[in-house]
Amino acid sequence: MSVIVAPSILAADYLNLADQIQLVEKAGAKYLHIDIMDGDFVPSISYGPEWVKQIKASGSQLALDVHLMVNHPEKIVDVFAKAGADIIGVHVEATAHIHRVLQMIKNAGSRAEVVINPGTPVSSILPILYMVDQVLVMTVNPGFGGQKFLPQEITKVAELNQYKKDHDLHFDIEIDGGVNDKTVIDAYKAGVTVAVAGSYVYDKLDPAAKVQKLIEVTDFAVD
Ligand SMILES: O=C(CO)[C@H](O)[C@H](O)COP(=O)(O)O
Repeated sequence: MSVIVAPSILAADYLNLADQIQLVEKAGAKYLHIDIMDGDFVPSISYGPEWVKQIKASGSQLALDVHLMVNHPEKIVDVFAKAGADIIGVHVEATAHIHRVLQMIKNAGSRAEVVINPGTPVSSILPILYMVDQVLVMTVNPGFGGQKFLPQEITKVAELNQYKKDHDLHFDIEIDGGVNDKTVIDAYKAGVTVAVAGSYVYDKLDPAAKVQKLIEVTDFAVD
């Protein structure tokens, strides 16, 4: 068993995106993480649904893991589902209607993910955990790649993992931010099943080797 690797294209070379995606897919990644930033919920602005549509049409078999860092996600989840997002993540901090928006994602045929920022406790999402396919625990404050992993967030992973066991739930637990071959190990031991990695994978040296390394270190991570 090993972690599912989700390279984040935020750190990729956009002028060679097709190659960059193929490289990580061949190396064993199963998801491709696509960060949508609105310049409001987070300071940065990234890309929109057309990117998801074109990546989907490129023939890649990677599950498109779309992380909406936007306010009022209920206004746009249908557009991203139509564009081909397999998983859609919405921040609990970004909407007053988290139950409704998760339901909208499921109705549109995508997998529903709830995301929590470092300042948000697990208790804030307990009422909707029964309906999610994945929980994303941010291990940095969202908005920028290349930040330092916050190890305190691992306790949230352990808390979610225990909740899954106690309530016979089967959602995946994902982390995002500052993930590398060192930081992923304790998180994996605590119950992480999916690891997003941007700058660690796409540092321009060898993305395929980085994906393989994340798989390898978690495969050997035993208590
Ligand atoms: O959500 C994000 C930042 O808000 C990203 O997924 C980001 O790409 C993670 O980058 P890195 O692995 O370099 O920390």
